Amino acid sequence: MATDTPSNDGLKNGQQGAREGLLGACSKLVAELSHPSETMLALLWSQPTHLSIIRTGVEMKLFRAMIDVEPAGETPTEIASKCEPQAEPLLVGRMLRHLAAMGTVRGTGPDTFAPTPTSNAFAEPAYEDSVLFIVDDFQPALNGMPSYFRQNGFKCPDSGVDCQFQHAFDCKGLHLFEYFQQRDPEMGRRFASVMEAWSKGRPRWFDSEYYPVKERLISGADNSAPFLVDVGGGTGHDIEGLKQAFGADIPGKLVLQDRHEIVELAQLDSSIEKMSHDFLTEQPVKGARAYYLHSIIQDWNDEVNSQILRAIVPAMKRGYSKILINDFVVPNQGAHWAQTCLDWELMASLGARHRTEAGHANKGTYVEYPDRFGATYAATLQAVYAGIPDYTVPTGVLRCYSRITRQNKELLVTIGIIAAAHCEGMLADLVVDMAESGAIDGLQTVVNTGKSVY
Ligand SMILES: C[S@@+](CC[C@H](N)C(=O)[O-])C[C@H]1O[C@@H](n2cnc3c(N)ncnc32)[C@H](O)[C@@H]1O
Repeated sequence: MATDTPSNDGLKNGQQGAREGLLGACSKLVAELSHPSETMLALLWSQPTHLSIIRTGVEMKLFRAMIDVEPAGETPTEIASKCEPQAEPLLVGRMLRHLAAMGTVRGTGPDTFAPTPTSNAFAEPAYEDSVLFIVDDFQPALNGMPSYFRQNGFKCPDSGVDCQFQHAFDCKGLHLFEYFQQRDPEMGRRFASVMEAWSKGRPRWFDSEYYPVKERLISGADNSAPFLVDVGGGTGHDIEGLKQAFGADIPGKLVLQDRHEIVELAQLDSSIEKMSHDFLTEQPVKGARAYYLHSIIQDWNDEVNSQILRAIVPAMKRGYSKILINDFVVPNQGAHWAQTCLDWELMASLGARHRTEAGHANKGTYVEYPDRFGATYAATLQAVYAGIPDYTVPTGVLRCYSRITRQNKELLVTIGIIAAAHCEGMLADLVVDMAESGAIDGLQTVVNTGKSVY
């Protein structure tokens, strides 16, 4: 039976997206079945207490203490004796009972508990750091929302130096990334860990269904040129993953760039070059096959993003180098919670936002004042002014008599189609589809050389 509902078969066969589809269906089912008061209690009681226990558990190494517990489970007394510092068994028992109720550990019998893949993950440094960052360093910015908005007239911040983070930490004028360096390097280190933990369990950018690295980058690459520069690549989980996935097939040098204090923390395969670089200044690695920016454009407003991208342009080799931007584009309807909550977090920490499909269209905004073409606005230059792709499609020939040359003439008739910024591929596909489906009367796919086009 053909159906759009995610099925178990896809999950068994490892079909991409099947697991996520089933998870989404389960969440909808829970939302549908829950009484509003149950939803409220989950939101206000079970989840905050769950997080509070996880935060405390990280502090006393509870999850590390559980790693070697056999599937049959151990008592709170046994587990408490392995915590650091050792904890009261009564306390550990109360924590484990709520963790079991929330599915983070497993209750295996009366007062016995065993670990799960989730509790084992919370014993890993990247997860521990993530919990510490979110609860200790980020939660204050969320808590300060009401007073921030009261002071700022319920408008979205559009600056990374005057948003909820600065409001909560009383540091107006100091960007989050500067704050890490100048006031709290440990917070910066934890943030880099969050980025690493976030990449786990998600499709990686170099998976063939995500981005065809072989076809688009390796094929045609020059062995003597740098292959890929991970611009603002954090501590390098993306570039390290690329190296592991393609090994010796990578034809040139790999370079990880970030702020000095972040690059210093990266522990990478020795073949990957680490380089401190401020991406607001000219890109020093020239002629690379690709300049990769993951979760960078989302962090800044359009003005700074223009500066980041312009700084790469002089390094690019015409017809060879590519800029790869890996960011969410939030659908205008039915966005996933992972996108919508991150959008809120981007606002709170960086005064930034996730671009929606509509936002990417840059409707009615010109990236630059069009003085290069004179002050007069010309409709035919719309695409150039707005920095958006356009395509001119021949649709037919108009035969007429010229009273000036006194000859019969054939004039080519065309239509111009423009699309939203960054939609070059979509526009090219659209034109091909239109040609193949006969959507536009007279659209020709083959033109002649010589005096007449058809
Ligand atoms: C959201 S993180 C993304 C990290 C990594 N690309 C990833 O996806 O995990 C943004 C990164 O930009 C870096 N960054 C911020 N300002 C920078 C600057 N001026 N020059 C270079 N890197 C910068 C931060 O240190 C941080 O690692």
